[in-house]
Amino acid sequence: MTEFPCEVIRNFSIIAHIDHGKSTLADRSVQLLTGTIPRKVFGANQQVLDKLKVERERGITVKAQTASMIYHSNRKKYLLNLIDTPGHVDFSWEVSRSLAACQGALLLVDATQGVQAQSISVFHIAKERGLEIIPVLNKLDMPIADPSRITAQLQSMFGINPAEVLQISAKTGRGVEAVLQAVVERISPPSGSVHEPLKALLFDSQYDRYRGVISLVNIKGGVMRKGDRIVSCHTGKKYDVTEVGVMYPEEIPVTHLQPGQVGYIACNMKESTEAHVGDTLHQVNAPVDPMPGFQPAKAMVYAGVFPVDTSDFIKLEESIRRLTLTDRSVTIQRESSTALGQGCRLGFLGTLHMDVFRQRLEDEYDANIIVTAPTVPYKVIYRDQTVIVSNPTDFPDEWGPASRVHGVQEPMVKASIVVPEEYLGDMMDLCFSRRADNLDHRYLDSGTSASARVMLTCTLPLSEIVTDFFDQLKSRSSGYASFDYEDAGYKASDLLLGLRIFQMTFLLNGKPVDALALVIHRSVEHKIGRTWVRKLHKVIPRQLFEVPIQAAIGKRIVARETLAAMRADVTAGLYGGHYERKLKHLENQKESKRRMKKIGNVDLPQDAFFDILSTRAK
Ligand SMILES: Nc1nc2c(ncn2[C@@H]2O[C@H](COP(=O)(O)OP(=O)(O)OP(=O)(O)O)[C@@H](O)[C@H]2O)c(=O)[nH]1
Repeated sequence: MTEFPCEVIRNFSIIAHIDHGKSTLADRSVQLLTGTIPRKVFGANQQVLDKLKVERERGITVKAQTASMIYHSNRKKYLLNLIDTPGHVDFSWEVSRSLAACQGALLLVDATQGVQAQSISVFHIAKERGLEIIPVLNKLDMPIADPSRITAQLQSMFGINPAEVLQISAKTGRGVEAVLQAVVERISPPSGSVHEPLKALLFDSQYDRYRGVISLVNIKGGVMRKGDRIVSCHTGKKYDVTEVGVMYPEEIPVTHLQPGQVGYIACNMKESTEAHVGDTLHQVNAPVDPMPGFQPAKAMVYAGVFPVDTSDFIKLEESIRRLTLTDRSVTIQRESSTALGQGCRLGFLGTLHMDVFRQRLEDEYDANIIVTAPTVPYKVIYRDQTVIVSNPTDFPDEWGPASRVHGVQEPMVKASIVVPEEYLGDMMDLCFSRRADNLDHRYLDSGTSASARVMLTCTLPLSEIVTDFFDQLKSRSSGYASFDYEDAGYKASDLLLGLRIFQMTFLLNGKPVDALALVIHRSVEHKIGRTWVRKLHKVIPRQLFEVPIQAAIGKRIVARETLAAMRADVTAGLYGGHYERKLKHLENQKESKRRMKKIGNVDLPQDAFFDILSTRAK
């Protein structure tokens, strides 16, 4: 397994828009052609590389996985290291990280859909890294596949030579052999020699309950052996390598890893923070220059995560730390709320990322949690300093000429939307309703056909896309639009007209509920205020007294509903003879009382928080 000189190693990745078939192609290559995994072990429809429960349930890849395969060609034995990457825009950080271990990439495009927003962004990431790109059209088994039109798109968008485009069906296996052959022929082998000092790139890590941190490494030079004593360039800490192995695609221990190889190591790293992604590892007494590493992931969306049972905080915090080891892009900070107790404020790359993290905490760590509404990081400029505010409760509630606040800047993104021409008008309306600027468009197909696709670009405030933008985009385009965005820095809110971004608080019986605070743009204050006040009115149980529910900006009340008083007699309406039912009702009431949160003097059941916060995220 380990006797592979560099020239027979190929490190490659599959990059594509979401759902274009990366995982299916990866599995097909692993299962059918190389015999790496006996088919009978896995169900016919189960994807081998999508290992997480959340991935199997949602049919998406959120975590890049690695698989090594042996491929025979021209009487030679090749070692192909395939790194499967996620397709959704929220996980593009995983994509660029995986590509650092590769020399080539398969650009997979669904031949029934053509080039989509994410195909464009991943193509550019791979191109910038100087990777050899092999264009592959997938889903050729479907009658609506249109390979000649999509090949023309690839040519006009990326300057790809049509003769180089491969056509396959990952589902049936047709053409997959030719893809592996192209990997061997077109992608160059990694460089590096066994005679150089050890230089290994740590590009991913995960946590194992028994062995501690397991790091995925790409050997750039030298040899990594079990028993080696290594040093981390980032921390200077020393470790003994207790195990080295390859992902085949399950872990298989080997005696050593050679230049070009991708594999895992265990070295008694106990803390998640020790495995620094992008770190360079070398032998003790044989220092090397550290590699440039990776751009740190930039959190775009923040939310508070609180345990339902406040006494579970320590356990929750530990679970979060463990999980961030397999998802290094999440940032963590402690936070406390009067309504929800002690919790953590986490930073995510997007709302899908946030949702997936929540589900993983629930699935893999059995956590029972409440997640507050997503917020983007604002820059608040005071006379003397600038502060990034990622929690609505920290947003200044003072404004006006005498205020210390000099200005507020909000994060912007450059958005690209690919859509059939007939939906262009709807997409423009949607973008304008979300404060779009610099709107532009271009045709992806040469000549205008009935199904011509258009790429629309514009700048949008990030806060406008973290709520229901994606749902709106899909529903207004009958599901045809695809969307991608990249960071476009900060932009000042309109100062001539006064500050336009505010903190909105919700008051129950005159008391603010900190966990429900929002930062909003002035143009939507009435709409949002009214919507959420109505929602709160619906979910808060009536109390023994009248409760005003208000949305406020500073001291100004923007919306109000009043919850009428009620005498809580849960047994009313149950007539004599129903003794058992009566008892059950009283017991239920006792149970739900136990789970009540007291906000001011208003009892709020946990479920009400769940209801409000889950609907708000949509
Ligand atoms: N008909 C047909 N369907 C395919 C083919 N390849 C993939 N699919 C289907 O397309 C859907 C998406 O495939 P995946 O392999 O999960 O796509 P992916 O690109 O890995 O998606 P993400 O991991 O979410 O980025 C699944 O329902 C597959 O069964 C193909 O060649 N033909």
